[in-house]
Amino acid sequence: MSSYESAERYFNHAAEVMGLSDNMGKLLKTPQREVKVQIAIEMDDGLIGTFIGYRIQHNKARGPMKGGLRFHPEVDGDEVLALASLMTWKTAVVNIPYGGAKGGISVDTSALSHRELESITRKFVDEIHDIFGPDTDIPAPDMGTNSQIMAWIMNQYEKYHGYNPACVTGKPVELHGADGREEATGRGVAIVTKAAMTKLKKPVEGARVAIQGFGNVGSFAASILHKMGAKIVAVSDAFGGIQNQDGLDIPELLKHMEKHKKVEEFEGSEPIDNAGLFAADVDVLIPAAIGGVLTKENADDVRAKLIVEAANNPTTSEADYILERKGILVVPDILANAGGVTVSYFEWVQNRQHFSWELEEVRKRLEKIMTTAFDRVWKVAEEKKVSPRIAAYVLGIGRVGRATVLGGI
Ligand SMILES: NC(=O)C1=CN([C@@H]2O[C@H](COP(=O)(O)OP(=O)(O)OC[C@H]3O[C@@H](n4cnc5c(N)ncnc54)[C@H](OP(=O)(O)O)[C@@H]3O)[C@@H](O)[C@H]2O)C=CC1
Ligand SMILES: O=C(O)CCC(=O)C(=O)O
Repeated sequence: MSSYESAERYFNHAAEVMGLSDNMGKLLKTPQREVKVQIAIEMDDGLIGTFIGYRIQHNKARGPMKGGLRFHPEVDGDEVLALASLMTWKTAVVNIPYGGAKGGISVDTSALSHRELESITRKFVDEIHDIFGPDTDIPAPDMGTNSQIMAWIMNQYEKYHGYNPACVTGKPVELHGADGREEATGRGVAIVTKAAMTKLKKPVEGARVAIQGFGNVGSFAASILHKMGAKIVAVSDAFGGIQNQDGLDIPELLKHMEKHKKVEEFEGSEPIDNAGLFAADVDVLIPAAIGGVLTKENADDVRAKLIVEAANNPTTSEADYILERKGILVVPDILANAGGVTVSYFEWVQNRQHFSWELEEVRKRLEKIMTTAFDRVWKVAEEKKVSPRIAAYVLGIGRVGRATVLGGI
């Protein structure tokens, strides 16, 4: 099943629950614009490297389109379309004034030098600068991209349109990035994990947690949950995984990561593969890496009582059905990982006002938005007798649909 097919199935299920007309369903599913560009650069060895870049603008009914850029070898049009559509529903679920978009480049960044990465990024901006900007479509980091890449984007954009930090978010704090954006997605994941544990009548203190992915989102989620008193018993990255049944020492693991760039061989841990991590005897499972990892083949093995989708689209719709039948609570991506885009919104607001907020202000506002969205999704789930995922879609589609009707096409 393709990434988009899975996302579309959730949409269709929610549309049925809401009694959405076919015409409105078709309008809301159809992307505004899909752009695919050639990115050719001179590689360090003097040869030409040719890559493909994408930006898909899904929906603008509620405001400028918003969504990250993914640099990963598996990026393709189908995946970017699925991720762009998720952004439309995500910004609506947390009720921030944006539509949805996503982009990326099909590239293995680990095979690039710093100069090649910068060249690819700048060339991508050369190709798409006229379709993004502070009032139209605002990119941000996602898998394989970071604040340095956002700084290059801002600088290259300036060459065409003049200085405007609000054209991209997730920038370094020294270049008008928001304090708290880097940790925001992981912090949001921790906030909703706590809220969901409360619904399960269990404290987060002492909860056993396994996390797939230890990049930006996975590492901050681990660190913040660890500070909340949870026991992180297993984590993994693309090289492999580690476990310690008594709980991994997360501050020490972060130091180990700085030095070795992978979790493997962390002192006091034993190896675990992804299959073992998904089947681990834990309270909470947090996929925080790539999409499509929970499938009909492994969903039955899951022993966690709660899954918090830090990654985008980690669960195929077939697996989702199995997890629901097993009584496992799933906090869906479009709610669980919305902390990142929420603080991106704060960054954009600060850039437009030329005024920065204190970190505590950012954290306080993020907590309010995440818990409000969680409660709202929970309420819809109870009222409509559907899973939190379908409830989140009902909420998001409802808000985008109403904006479309009010604003006109
Ligand atoms: N950054 C953000 O603000 C947001 C991100 N997300 C989503 O969160 C997820 C992670 O993004 P982010 O943390 O930014 O990305 P990063 O690139 O910072 O980290 C990705 C992590 O996933 C690991 N990984 C990749 N493939 C596998 C695999 N097969 N098995 C185990 N681990 C793997 C990587 O390992 P290695 O380092 O070894 O390659 C790395 O630890 C994505 O789905 C993204 O869309 C959602 C909302 C916002
Ligand atoms: O911060 C943003 O604007 C978007 C983050 C993103 O790509 C996501 O939420 O999946």
